[in-house]
Amino acid sequence: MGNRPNHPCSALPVQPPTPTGENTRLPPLLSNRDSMEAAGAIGIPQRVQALAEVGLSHLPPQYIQPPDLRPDPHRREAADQGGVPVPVVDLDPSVDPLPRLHRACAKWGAFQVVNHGIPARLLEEMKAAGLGFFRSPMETKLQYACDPGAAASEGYGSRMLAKDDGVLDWRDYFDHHTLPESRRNPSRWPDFPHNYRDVVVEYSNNMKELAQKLLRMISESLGLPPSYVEETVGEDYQNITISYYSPCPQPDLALGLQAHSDMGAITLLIQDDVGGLEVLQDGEWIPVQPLPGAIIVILADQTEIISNGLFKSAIHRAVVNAHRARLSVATFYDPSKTRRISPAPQLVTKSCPLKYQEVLYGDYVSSWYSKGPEGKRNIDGLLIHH
Ligand SMILES: O=C(O)CCC(=O)C(=O)O
Ligand SMILES: [Fe+2]
Repeated sequence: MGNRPNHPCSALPVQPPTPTGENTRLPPLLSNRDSMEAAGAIGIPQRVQALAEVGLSHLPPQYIQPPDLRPDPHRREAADQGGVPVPVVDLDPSVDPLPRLHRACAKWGAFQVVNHGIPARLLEEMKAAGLGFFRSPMETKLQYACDPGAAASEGYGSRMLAKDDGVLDWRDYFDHHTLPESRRNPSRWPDFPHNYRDVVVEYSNNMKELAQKLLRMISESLGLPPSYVEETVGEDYQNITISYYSPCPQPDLALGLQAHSDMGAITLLIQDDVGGLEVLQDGEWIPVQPLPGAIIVILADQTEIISNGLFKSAIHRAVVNAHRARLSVATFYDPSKTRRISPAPQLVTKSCPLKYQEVLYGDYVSSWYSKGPEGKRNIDGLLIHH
């Protein structure tokens, strides 16, 4: 969202710094069901996984969504009965992907790609590395806790926004700063499973290449020079966020991740076979069915701005379930905070007048974190009313 990059994380009670310099809170508080419920009652945010593992029968109140935002309890059946699925785009050049890609970007802002050229082995290794971390003991994970006070903090957390009054997501995450290389410091990442750091580096480099290939195709399908979007966005600020959605005692009352559009340029996401990602299309939440080996592409707000609204960023959210934990890995390709983003002049015409004001990306990020996502409220704030 999002992630979005750099979530302030849970405000855990302060403990003496660990050898890694992070603040952590260790069991016994986390191991006792009564104290978990008491903590919930007084509003101290927890790592969701710790809450889930004590076997609560009811969702703590701070995770209960207002009725109009709750998932539709009949959604699985509805999906099984058909409906229009999120498009799949085959990147095999012999089938000319551009027409399908154009339709998917204009109508959905989200699609799955196959024949993308990233080895299936690497996708599996990335998910396995993430799972290895989330399956490790809580006290080990907390050694990698992100800084609760900082808005751009790398590491293990649970809360996306610093605001105390919002409903919390039923999600934990590990955020990595991966590009430019000056932000990449693998010593801040787990070193277990044994290949964790190597896999994240290889994954980061591969996702950068794929994102650039897609941005070139997106530029071309808008009739712009192939390098247009990439050059407008500038150097890739990449974050990789592994999200872990624990089984939820009352999944129909909660969201794994609230509805949002991503703030940067483009997001590449992989998920396991559990399912839970949904995209809003014509007022309906459409599940993104797990497709083995596919990579989900989500256009983000800066691409919508550059395209003058011809392509849209997708509103998406994650729902949870009572039985199976779900893991996803989102790779965000964002502009640097000093870039100014505005619609491509070639796309501003009589029939398609200038739709968005220019924005300094750093200001966009600050506003996103101070106001929260709430669907597309941030990009909507830049709309020009003719
Ligand atoms: O876990 C997912 O499927 C969605 C993650 C996401 O949208 C985000 O991190 O911005
Ligand atoms: Fe997202």
